[in-house]
Amino acid sequence: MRTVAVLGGGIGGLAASYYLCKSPQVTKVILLEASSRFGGWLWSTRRSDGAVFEHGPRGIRPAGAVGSNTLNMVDDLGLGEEILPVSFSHIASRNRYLYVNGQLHKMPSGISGIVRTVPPFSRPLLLSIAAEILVNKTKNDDESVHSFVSRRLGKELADIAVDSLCRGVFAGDCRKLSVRSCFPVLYNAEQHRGSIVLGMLLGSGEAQVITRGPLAKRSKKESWAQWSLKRGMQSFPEAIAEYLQQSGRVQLHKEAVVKQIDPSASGWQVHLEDGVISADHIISALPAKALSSVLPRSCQPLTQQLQDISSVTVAVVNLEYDGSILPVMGFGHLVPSSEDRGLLGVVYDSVPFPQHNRPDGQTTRLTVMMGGAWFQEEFGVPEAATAEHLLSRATEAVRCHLGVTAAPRWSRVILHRDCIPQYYEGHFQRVESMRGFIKNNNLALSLTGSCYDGVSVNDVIFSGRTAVEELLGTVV
Ligand SMILES: Cc1cc2nc3c(=O)[nH]c(=O)nc-3n(C[C@H](O)[C@H](O)[C@H](O)COP(=O)(O)OP(=O)(O)OC[C@H]3O[C@@H](n4cnc5c(N)ncnc54)[C@H](O)[C@@H]3O)c2cc1C
Ligand SMILES: C=Cc1c2[nH]c(c1C)Cc1[nH]c(c(CCC(=O)O)c1C)Cc1[nH]c(c(C)c1CCC(=O)O)Cc1[nH]c(c(C)c1C=C)C2
Repeated sequence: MRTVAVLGGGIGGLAASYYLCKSPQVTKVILLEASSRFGGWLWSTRRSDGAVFEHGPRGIRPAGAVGSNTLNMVDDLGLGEEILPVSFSHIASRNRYLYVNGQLHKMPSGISGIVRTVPPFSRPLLLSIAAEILVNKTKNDDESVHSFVSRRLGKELADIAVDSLCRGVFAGDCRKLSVRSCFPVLYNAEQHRGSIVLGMLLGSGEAQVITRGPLAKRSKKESWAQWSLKRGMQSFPEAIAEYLQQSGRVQLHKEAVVKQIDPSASGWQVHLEDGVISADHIISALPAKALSSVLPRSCQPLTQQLQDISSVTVAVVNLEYDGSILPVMGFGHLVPSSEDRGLLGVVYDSVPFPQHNRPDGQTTRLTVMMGGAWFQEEFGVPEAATAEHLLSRATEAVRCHLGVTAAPRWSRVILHRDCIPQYYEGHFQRVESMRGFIKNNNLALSLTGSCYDGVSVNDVIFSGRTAVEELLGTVV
């Protein structure tokens, strides 16, 4: 393999370039990013007074093989000293809230949360859990998350808890999202053990094995629930870009919009605004719709299927208040769609990461997330949504949900257009079929990024690694 072009410089494209760069089989890597910054949704504002605000992900989970894989990379990049861990015993890990019937309710946790009736639920969770073991397994090869949980654990849990969870991870509608693709652990538990509960107790399906490096071992020993970085999440893509630059084997191009890709005798011609690049292989880490718009006509079935993967728009409003204004301490609260369709949830950023507050004086940082699958019906077309309107919806929610009447001392409103892909029912078949088309037509093309194999930062990095390993036929 001589030259590999990686399209898209979000965390997916950076991760794929990082793994390519580790292999002696690859002579040259060309990373092409349309915007003026690498990192995609990993985006932080670092204010001159030292405060840090996240516009995208704010915490990464160290759990599982994908979590260890990311920490191994963080270690290798020399970012270990920058880590801000949050342990499972921290109040931000123990307390998460739901805003239901105009009130905040702590999500049930621990034994007492399971055996007692905990509002907003009308009966002890233990009853649903015990009955779940006896529910028959479905013969369907996929179903919506709502249908799966209603069937196995009851409609109330699906309507409140799972509805909120899907808004807090996918900004999506659990009545449309696929259980098989969004929560493979739940799907596999039913398939292999006949029950979620038994799957959790006995394990289900073969787990990927990743050797834990020193940082991943530390995360286990210190029982981390999530982590961030001292100068914000954006330090992560910045460190990868720096590593790639230093390697001398990767050409990094910002403001390089891929316009068209055409097959050539030896691979591909990649057309940019101001020139053409030749590559033996392309790893696409572009959003699915962006890739569909640059593919040649000969790839029509693939183009169509890529277009069918939709994404939702989320308005992210960062707020900073004077003083310690929260009535409760925790990670944040989620709002089920039955309560308020447009308002997804509020993260209490100062609780897990007080290190990101401005160093002088007591302040509270919050992030309000709005829209998602309900963006259009609540706010109209994204072009028409004004920052003033979004800010006022966000501060109104903070007033109503948290009793904070003061105006924020600082705010920033950002509209993330099409930022989270939605894995609707049948997503797994679509992805299989797209990869089948690529294989059957001998296309020198790999698909990676958040549109296919998971939306979390860990999943996207792991997908970049898998794409490289499959291309090279070796473990990297
Ligand atoms: C608000 C929000 C909160 C989140 N919170 C979390 C969290 O707490 N934990 C977690 O694990 N995950 C979280 N995520 C998910 C995670 O951040 C994303 O799934 C992940 O960053 C996606 O990475 P990517 O590289 O696949 O895509 P992107 O970041 O979208 O990267 C794609 C890149 O391609 C570029 N591009 C597009 N078109 C072209 C073109 N024609 N030519 C060249 N380049 C092009 C874009 O500019 C972009 O940089 C969150 C996401 C959002 C939006
Ligand atoms: C309210 C909207 C959103 C909030 N975060 C996200 C959205 C759309 C995006 C997001 N959050 C998480 C992930 C990664 C999932 C993973 O597998 O690691 C993504 C893409 C993490 C997460 N956040 C919440 C939960 C339950 C999870 C799943 C993993 C975990 O248990 O830690 C809860 C939550 N998210 C938001 C709020 C306000 C909130 C409240 C409790 C914001």
